[in-house]
Amino acid sequence: MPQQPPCLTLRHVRYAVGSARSSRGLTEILRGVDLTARSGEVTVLLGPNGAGKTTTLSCAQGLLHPSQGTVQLLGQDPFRAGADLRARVGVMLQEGGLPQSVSPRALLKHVASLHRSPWPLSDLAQRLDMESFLNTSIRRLSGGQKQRVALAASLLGRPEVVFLDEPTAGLDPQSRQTVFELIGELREMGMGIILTTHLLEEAQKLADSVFILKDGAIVRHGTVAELTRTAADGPGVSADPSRRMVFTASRTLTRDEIAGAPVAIELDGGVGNGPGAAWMTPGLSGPGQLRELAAWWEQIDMMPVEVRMEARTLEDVFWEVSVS
Ligand SMILES: Nc1ncnc2c1ncn2[C@@H]1O[C@H](COP(=O)(O)OP(=O)(O)OP(=O)(O)O)[C@@H](O)[C@H]1O
Repeated sequence: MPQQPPCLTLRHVRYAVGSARSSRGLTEILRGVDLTARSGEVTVLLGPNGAGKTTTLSCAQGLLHPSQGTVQLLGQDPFRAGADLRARVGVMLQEGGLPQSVSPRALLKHVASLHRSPWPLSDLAQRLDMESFLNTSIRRLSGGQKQRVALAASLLGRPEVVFLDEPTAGLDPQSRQTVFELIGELREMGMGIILTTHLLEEAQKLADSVFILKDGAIVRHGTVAELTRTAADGPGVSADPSRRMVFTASRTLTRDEIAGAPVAIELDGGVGNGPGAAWMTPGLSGPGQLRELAAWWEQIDMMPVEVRMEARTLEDVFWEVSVS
């Protein structure tokens, strides 16, 4: 499939606050961010708290001017561009940014009036399951309802690019699914979608491309498949890092038994060594190792309660990056 054209590029973007002359000096928040997002794709920006995600998005949207580097949003410098570019870009405000005393209907009608060919409000309201609270004042809505109003407002103008900051934060599983489906449709329509989230499972499901930010720099990027594969560089990972096996022990394993395992095993998750503890192999070099593990269970006379194969997830990669 031919690659979609970029809708956003950041090249070596640095952003610093303070002054070299002040006693506190300059604080570099972004230290050379490179990022490309494409039309018709979902680009996910991940990173621990304070990594610089909001600052990156603010530079991308033209709210902040980078100290160094360049930003191109739909081919223009968003910091200098005028109203014509703004009309082609949607930004989802956090719920605090919504006017509290008006109803979603009044707000969305107003937003629609600012655009030449807005998305019909009734259609968007139906897709986001908002009809029951369209006339209630925003102040009275639940967090999840406000979240959907903010999402609708960002999409009403049928933008070519939309920035979604934690679009499913605070949503129940059903509403989250509705938002996932809508994001899928937006992608099909050719919109460029740039989103931040702390929900790694969500990122894994939605992302065409992932950028992981840490301390103001992109430390990993690629498709989910590429990221989970290239995580082979990580610590404690053997020949096939994309696969691991998890087994639930029926009893406590002794120190000698653990040391005698044919493949290195580690406790998986919060449960300590004991009956019902999940153990995992950080990596497997091939199916022969499964046979060796089965022989070891026979030797130590322990029948696992459950055995399963797991693919590496984005969450694994994220944790590796966060602790390195
Ligand atoms: N104007 C500013 N002056 C000083 N420090 C700032 C300023 N803006 C941001 N920072 C700092 O820069 C770092 C990155 O902030 P940013 O809000 O971009 O992170 P984030 O990845 O969005 O975090 P979170 O996930 O918590 O929202 C933080 O340590 C923040 O305190």
